[in-house]
Amino acid sequence: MPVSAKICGLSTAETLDAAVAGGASHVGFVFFPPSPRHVTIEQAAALAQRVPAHVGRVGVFVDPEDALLDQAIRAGRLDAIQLHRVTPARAASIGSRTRLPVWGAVAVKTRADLDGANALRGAVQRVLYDAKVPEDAKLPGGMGLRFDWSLLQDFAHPLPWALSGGLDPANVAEAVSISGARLVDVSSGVESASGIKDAGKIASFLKTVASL
Ligand SMILES: O=C(O)c1ccccc1N[C@@H]1O[C@H](COP(=O)(O)O)[C@@H](O)[C@H]1O
Repeated sequence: MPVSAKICGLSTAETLDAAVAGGASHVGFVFFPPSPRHVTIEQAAALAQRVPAHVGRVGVFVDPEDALLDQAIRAGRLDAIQLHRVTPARAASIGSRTRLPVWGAVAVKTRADLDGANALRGAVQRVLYDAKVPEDAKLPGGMGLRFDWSLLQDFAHPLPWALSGGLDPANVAEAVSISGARLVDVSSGVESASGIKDAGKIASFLKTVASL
């Protein structure tokens, strides 16, 4: 089965176009002001227009309020909502209210953390395994941190899932081989500086993924 890729944290037309041209299955827009990848509602509206119908638009949120979700969904023409730092009940409520598929991030450092995926059964449509960040970190993701991919090997995944956290063009093949992921998600690993996406790195990442 082929491997698909989501390029997350896009905020310019040039790098969005690189993701689409390289064959990304999904693109991600971050609606979280502390992030260096944050997009305004206006930016999201302009970027969304460039995305062809076969590419999914995913909005990334951290414990969002309904008003932000509604604005972002409309402007960004979102196809899915990626949630960080929400309870399963809140994730389910967002999914019911917006009628969009919800991706729930699960922060992983140890095997026990995978229980977070079981807790999301019935609440979200996809689990996104990401690396656990330090308690005092400003962001719950987008930090370039990875976890032990072998933790996923014998796990009975309760839901469709994707792998993220510290992926880049040089390690994505190994990450897929070890974890068995069929959807990978990258942000800082295709940047030249924090929050600055690099079209060449995006192309390189997607070329490798297409070869798997
Ligand atoms: O990228 C961000 O700034 C961000 C902000 C808030 C929540 C999630 C965010 N990014 C997500 O984090 C993972 C991993 O990123 P990285 O590849 O390790 O840099 C990625 O899935 C993004 O969707």
